[in-house]
Amino acid sequence: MIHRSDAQGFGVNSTFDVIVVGSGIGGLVTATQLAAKGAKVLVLEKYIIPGGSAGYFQREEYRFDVGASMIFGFGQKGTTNLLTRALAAVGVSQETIPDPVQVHYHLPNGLDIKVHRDYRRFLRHLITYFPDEKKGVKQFYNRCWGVFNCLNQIELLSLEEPSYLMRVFLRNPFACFGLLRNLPLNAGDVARRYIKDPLLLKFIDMECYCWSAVPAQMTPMINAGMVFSDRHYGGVNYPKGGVGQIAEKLVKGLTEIGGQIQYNAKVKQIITDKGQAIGVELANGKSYYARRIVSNATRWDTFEKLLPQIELPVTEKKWQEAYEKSPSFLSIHLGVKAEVLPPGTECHHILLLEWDEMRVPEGTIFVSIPTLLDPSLAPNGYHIIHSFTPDLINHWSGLTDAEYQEKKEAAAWRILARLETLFPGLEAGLDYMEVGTPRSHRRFLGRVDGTYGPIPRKKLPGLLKMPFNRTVIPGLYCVGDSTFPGQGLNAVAFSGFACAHRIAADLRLKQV
Ligand SMILES: NC(=O)c1ccc[n+]([C@@H]2O[C@H](COP(=O)([O-])OP(=O)(O)OC[C@H]3O[C@@H](n4cnc5c(N)ncnc54)[C@H](O)[C@@H]3O)[C@@H](O)[C@H]2O)c1
Ligand SMILES: CC(C)=CCC/C(C)=C/C=C/C(C)=C/C=C/C(C)=C/C=C/C=C(C)/C=C/C=C(C)/C=C/C=C(\C)CCC=C(C)C
Repeated sequence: MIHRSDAQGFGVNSTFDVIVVGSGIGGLVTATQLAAKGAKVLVLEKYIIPGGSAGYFQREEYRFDVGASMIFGFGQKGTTNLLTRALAAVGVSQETIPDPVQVHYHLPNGLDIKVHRDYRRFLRHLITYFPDEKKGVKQFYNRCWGVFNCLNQIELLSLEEPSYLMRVFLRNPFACFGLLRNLPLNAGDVARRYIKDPLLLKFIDMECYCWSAVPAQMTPMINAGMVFSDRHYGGVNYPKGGVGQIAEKLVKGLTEIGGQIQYNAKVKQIITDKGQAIGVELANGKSYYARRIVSNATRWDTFEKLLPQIELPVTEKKWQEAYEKSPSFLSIHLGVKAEVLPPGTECHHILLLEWDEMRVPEGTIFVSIPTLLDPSLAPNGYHIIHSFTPDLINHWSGLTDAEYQEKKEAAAWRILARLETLFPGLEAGLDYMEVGTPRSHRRFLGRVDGTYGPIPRKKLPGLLKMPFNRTVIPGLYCVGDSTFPGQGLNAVAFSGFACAHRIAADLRLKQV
């Protein structure tokens, strides 16, 4: 059943306007935005619940977030509060709990720094470590505010849609110039204009690395501007009931306005006809057709696995020359007695012993303790600790089951020993432990090698090389962290808004 003949050339007689492969936040924002614009949408998710990296899992009385619990995008003002906006677009909302400190760093050279929600308090605290760099610190972080203020006053939609670009430029020419100026820049180069102290520059590397997976000189300035300012503006806010609530609420909103979602629906192949994407075939043999197909799988999975009939397009080869897969993570999810956490413990921590180990497996240790904000995720008297560290799939390949289990156990105890320095008595207070490896991330999230997402192979001009949502295959779009502007829930939500906007224009939907 193949039909092609609408204004744009694709399947008018298809059952759906749009099929979205994957229900990560990128996929769900695309789906809800399109459904809100009147499109007939089907989301196909291979797992049993929505959310992808922003999903959850329940063990005994603990509800664990799959990924980190540091959520941006829930502010109440401006235009960059994209999670709040995405939910509101389909008539739902999410209660959140403000996090007073974005992250507590425990770094080499005795740097024990808290990033307070209050901007001035954070700067004062940082400057006590670097009094000679007072001016440079202010100049750098104020420069980040410059980027954020430009973004936070414009409508955030598809940069592939000329009439939007024209509109936004006419309404906010200064903001557009500000963004254009920063698009090719990296945070580390900007920091070096204002800051000379090598230790402070290492700190800024860690400020970037802990969310971008690369040091500052490889982190786009636009993204740094977003993260380093929004944490003090909209703030970091934890969704009550767990991170999984965001996806659950988006699905509720989607289905209430007529969109559909199927779980256990693994897409095996994107069906093409004369080079155009026209539908999908599931692993169970069923096929569905639509006028447009959106892939929320990574670009590597989309082009190398879901399109076996098509040779890797030149544009994708070029993208792969510019970007590589970031490592995956080794995650340990713990249930611990409450007394293990000293009074005043913050929700998020970064631990590092040696600067040159920042990027190596078991170098940087990330910690989230969401029950400090929402105690309902654990039984009374207990907390959840989720700790993770970068790791590579090939460290976990070619093992027998017994070797795999043994290696997991050994790695978990090494991380516990590191955590014990922060939380003395942790091992004695353990109630539950579950260990996930890069293999778990690959299996449950359907992400090649369990990767956290694309990172530049070498220094690139900021965000300029990151692709938008359209692909060279007519009818096929990508959304999520392998599209502009990259990793992060608020970032993939932007990608979803942009993708839906571009498709709505292509399908000539009324409410573009
Ligand atoms: N700030 C935080 O603490 C935090 C927490 C969690 C996640 N995140 C961010 O979320 C981002 C990921 O979001 P995303 O939208 O790009 O994607 P995602 O990887 O989260 O979701 C992709 C979804 O597609 C599904 N899928 C993959 N292949 C499929 C197939 N063939 N058929 C059907 N379904 C398939 C997966 O099961 C998954 O649900 C990451 O960049 C991460 O930074 C951030
Ligand atoms: C008119 C003309 C011509 C032109 C103009 C231009 C323009 C308009 C431009 C525009 C642009 C734009 C719109 C852009 C946008 C952007 C965005 C939205 C961005 C965003 C971003 C975000 C981000 C990056 C975020 C991120 C976050 C993250 C990643 C997080 C993570 C976290 C974690 C991992 C955690 C960890 C830690 C611990 C645990 C401790």
